[in-house]
Amino acid sequence: MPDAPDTAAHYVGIMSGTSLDGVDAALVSFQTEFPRLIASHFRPLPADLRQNLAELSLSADVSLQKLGETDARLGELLAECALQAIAAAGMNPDQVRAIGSHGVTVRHAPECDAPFTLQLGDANRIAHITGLTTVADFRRRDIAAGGHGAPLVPAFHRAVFASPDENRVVLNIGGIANITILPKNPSQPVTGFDTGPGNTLLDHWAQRHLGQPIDRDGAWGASGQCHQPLLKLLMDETYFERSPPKSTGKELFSPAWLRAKLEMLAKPPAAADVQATLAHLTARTVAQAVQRYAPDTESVLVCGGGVHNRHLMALLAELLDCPVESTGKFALDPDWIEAMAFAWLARQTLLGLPGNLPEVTGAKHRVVLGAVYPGRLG
Ligand SMILES: Nc1ncnc2c1ncn2[C@@H]1O[C@H](COP(=O)(O)OP(=O)(O)OP(=O)(O)O)[C@@H](O)[C@H]1O
Ligand SMILES: CC(=O)N[C@H]1[C@@H]2OC[C@@H](O2)[C@@H](O)[C@@H]1O[C@H](C)C(=O)O
Repeated sequence: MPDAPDTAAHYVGIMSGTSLDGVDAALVSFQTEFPRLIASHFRPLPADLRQNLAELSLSADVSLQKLGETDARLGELLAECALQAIAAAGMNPDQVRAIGSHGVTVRHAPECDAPFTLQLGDANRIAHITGLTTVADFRRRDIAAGGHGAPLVPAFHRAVFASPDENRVVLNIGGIANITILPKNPSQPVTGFDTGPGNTLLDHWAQRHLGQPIDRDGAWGASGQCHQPLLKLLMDETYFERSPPKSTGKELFSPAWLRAKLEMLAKPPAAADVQATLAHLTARTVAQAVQRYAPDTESVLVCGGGVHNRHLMALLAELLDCPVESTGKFALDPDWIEAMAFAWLARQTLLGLPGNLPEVTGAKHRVVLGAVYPGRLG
């Protein structure tokens, strides 16, 4: 008879990122030193919820009623996704220690007068519906400690990808792209930051011109030509020149930002050429960040949905003079790394261990992240 699952070792991580494509829920085992993905569940966001989240993320004029209702509805959806991931593993909730839920970022303002970041997805509901202790609101403790509250996944990248044999960079291409720099010399700090847009502008342009949420495999972008004057205008953004620690979001790299750049051109490029140029923008800004801050990199491991964009991956391989490969190489599916990271972060919290890396976020010191919502008693 197989051993019963070790309840203390199983966590669910839930991520719903800036792309607003859907919810990723991963059931992760920490029974061995290397975390293992046991089962997963992906649920596309229902169109009306997605629309509300998009509006809340981009609009300056936000309805509190809409904010509250969206938080509640999203919390219910996140709870269902956690239960589905547990069922997909053939397990019961009482065999799971806890849930780590990131929520959806609707505002990220780590550098205003009173810095803040806001993720929706009511964790009270997740804890109530699943009966499981839920850790959420991971970013604000790091901000309270003087950091950006992002990126947080580098600590997990360090735990699973750092190697004494190779200087590695882990590149996550989500809506926004971020890198984690993992030196082979353990006395050197692990650093990392958001490089700028990942897929967000590519998705926006595909939706607008193809009526499709993504440019599948990057085929449309690959059919266009990079428009050099537009690329120059897009690269002319102070964020790319700033030194880390730094983090960004759709507040800056928005459709309005792209529109303003396009309006600076005397003649608009063909839509496919804009798509090609946006892919070059993502690839160039990533390559520039690696060359500036990790010139000794021997290998780039890619995760996040952008790994499926073949055009983007080909551009990265051209610009970086080392192998550029999916994290799948290490049996860690690139589509589930972020959700696994929030399972890992929840575990850190419940073990009373820090989750942030001050060298990454700029916090004054390491802190235990998150708020804990107790599960069912008894
Ligand atoms: N087959 C594909 N071809 C091209 N792009 C793809 C493909 N599959 C996924 N993507 C891209 O990946 C995106 C989803 O990636 P992911 O789930 O990593 O983003 P996220 O978690 O929302 O972002 P973030 O890391 O910024 O929070 C899609 O919006 C799309 O742009
Ligand atoms: C504020 C916020 O939600 N930031 C996200 C976003 O998506 C990618 C990048 O920008 C990263 O900084 C972060 O997500 C990952 C999970 C992180 O914190 O590492």
